[in-house]
Formats: sequence, C-alpha cells, structure tokens
Amino acid sequence: MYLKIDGIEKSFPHKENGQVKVLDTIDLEVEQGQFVSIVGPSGCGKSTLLYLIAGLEQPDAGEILIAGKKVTGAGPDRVVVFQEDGLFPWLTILDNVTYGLRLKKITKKEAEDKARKMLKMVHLSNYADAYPHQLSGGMKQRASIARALIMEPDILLMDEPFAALDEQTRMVLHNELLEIWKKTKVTIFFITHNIREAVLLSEKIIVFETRPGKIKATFKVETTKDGITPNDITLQLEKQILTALEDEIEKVVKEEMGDDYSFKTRDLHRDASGDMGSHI
Ligand SMILES: Nc1ncnc2c1ncn2[C@@H]1O[C@H](COP(=O)(O)OP(=O)(O)OP(=O)(O)O)[C@@H](O)[C@H]1O
Repeated sequence: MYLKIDGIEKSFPHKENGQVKVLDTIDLEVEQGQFVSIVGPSGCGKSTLLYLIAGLEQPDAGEILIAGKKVTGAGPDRVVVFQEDGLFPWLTILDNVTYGLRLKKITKKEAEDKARKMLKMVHLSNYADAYPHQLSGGMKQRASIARALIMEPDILLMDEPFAALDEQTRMVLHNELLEIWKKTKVTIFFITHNIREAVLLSEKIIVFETRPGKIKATFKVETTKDGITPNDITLQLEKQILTALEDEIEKVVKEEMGDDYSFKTRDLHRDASGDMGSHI
C-alpha cells in the first residue's frame, strides 16, 4: 500500500481537561494516485490527520508510511493546499509559484519555465505578472494549486481548498482539479464538509466520527469504464454519507446546544450539496 496510516492516535493539551483526544486509532490505506476525501463533523480531527501526513505534527501512537517509509517530518513529496490561498501579496503570481523552488538547485530561467507550465495547467497563463489582489478568489486558489504542483509532490494534501469560494467558481475548480489529477496522477487527500464535492471528486470517501475522530464508514465511488458516475449512484451515495454524518453532527450539536436541540428532525440543513457540519 502506498500511504498507510497505522493505528494513529493524537491528543492535544486542553486547559480544562488536561488533554483532549482528537484522533483515536486511525487505520487507513490509500493507493498511489488515488483521490480520497475525508468528511466529518467540525472538530473531529480531519485537519490534524492531514498535518500528521504532512509531517507538521507528530502522532502519539501509530505510524504513517509512504511507500514503506515512515513519515518523521515535512518533506517536498507532500504539499498542503489550504482554504486560504496564502499567496505573498508583494510577489507576482509567477514569483509566488516559483517561490518554493528557491531551495532547489535550478536556474531562475528553469524555475520560471516550470512555473509558466504550471500556470498554463491551471489556466492562469495571462496572469503571470499580476499581483494576488488583482485576481478573484478562484484564480488565487488556482495559483495556490500551481504553487503546490510545481514542487512535483507525490501527495497533494488539500484542506477544504474550495470552502471559501462561491458555488460557480467551485464547479469550475472541481473540473480543473480532476483534469490536473488525471494529468499528473498525483495522490490526493482532500478534506471537505461538502458531501456532493466529495462524491464528485473522489474515488474513496471516509466519514469520520465526532471527536475523538475515528473512521465511521468508508464509501467507494463506483464509476463506469469512461470514469463517469451515473446520477442515480451519486445521489444514492450522497444519501448514505449524509445518513452516516447526521448522527455525528447530532452529537456535536447536542454537546454545544443542549440535549433538547435536534439536528436530525430539522430539514433546513439536510441538503448534501451544502457544507455539512462546518458552521455548527
Ligand atoms: N495544535 C493544537 N493544539 C491544541 N488543540 C488543537 C490543536 N490542533 C487542533 N486542536 C484541536 O483538535 C480538535 C480537532 O481539530 P481539527 O482542526 O483537526 O478538526 P477538523 O475536523 O479539521 O475541524 P473543522 O472541520 O472545524 O476544520 C479541535 O478541538 C481543535 O481545537
């Protein structure tokens, strides 16, 4: 198995309880080139797992292996794309994209050629000399993806990368990301609150339980030979994921709003295309 998450546990210090357990015995396998999404209620440890894979946090127990090698710290083989674009406002888009290459021993010309190729891939060729403030939210996020891809990572770790974007921009970026994924064959580990987004993009979807995060269910997205998922399968899957998530969201709601509040009896947020659990 390419990415193997084996018995991962993680706690953080907590001012009242001493320690709070965030992840409890996570076992998970990802194949090389696979697109895997994680959905789960707010605070269940999704980002923590992503940081552990990135090597930005260390587990209390268990280990993460990539191609059989234990992750002990950050490395250029894993790049994170965050919800906020994180571009440097004082640099042009081209310079933002080449920034990560500074430590690599390549000439400025080589770095720029590479960056222009990446900008072409995310359809930003005409904005190489623009500054981030001159770009829309979606364009900035595409620049962030180009900046990540230029490092030629084996694993792209995406932490709610499209959550701050409007629906139309999100749809465009979904298509672009799928194109990029097919072209680069990069392994993608994608966190989202949006069930429809997860179903649309991924091959495998993992639903997390409320804190301490545990895997509650795993769903495989079936496609036809030409890579398309028929609508009835998509809808069915969205329903199943929503059902698995509802119980978990209910727990979070009760914890925060009291036992007399029920999420499941309300229809307001029961649309799988919405961001489930992100605003509780
Ligand atoms: N460095 C840290 N120190 C202390 N507590 C932390 C730290 N990082 C995360 N936590 C806590 O761990 C829990 C899980 O956080 P995490 O961000 O992984 O959840 P999440 O599922 O990604 O949440 P969301 O969907 O809201 O982004 C939260 O209660 C958070 O406050």
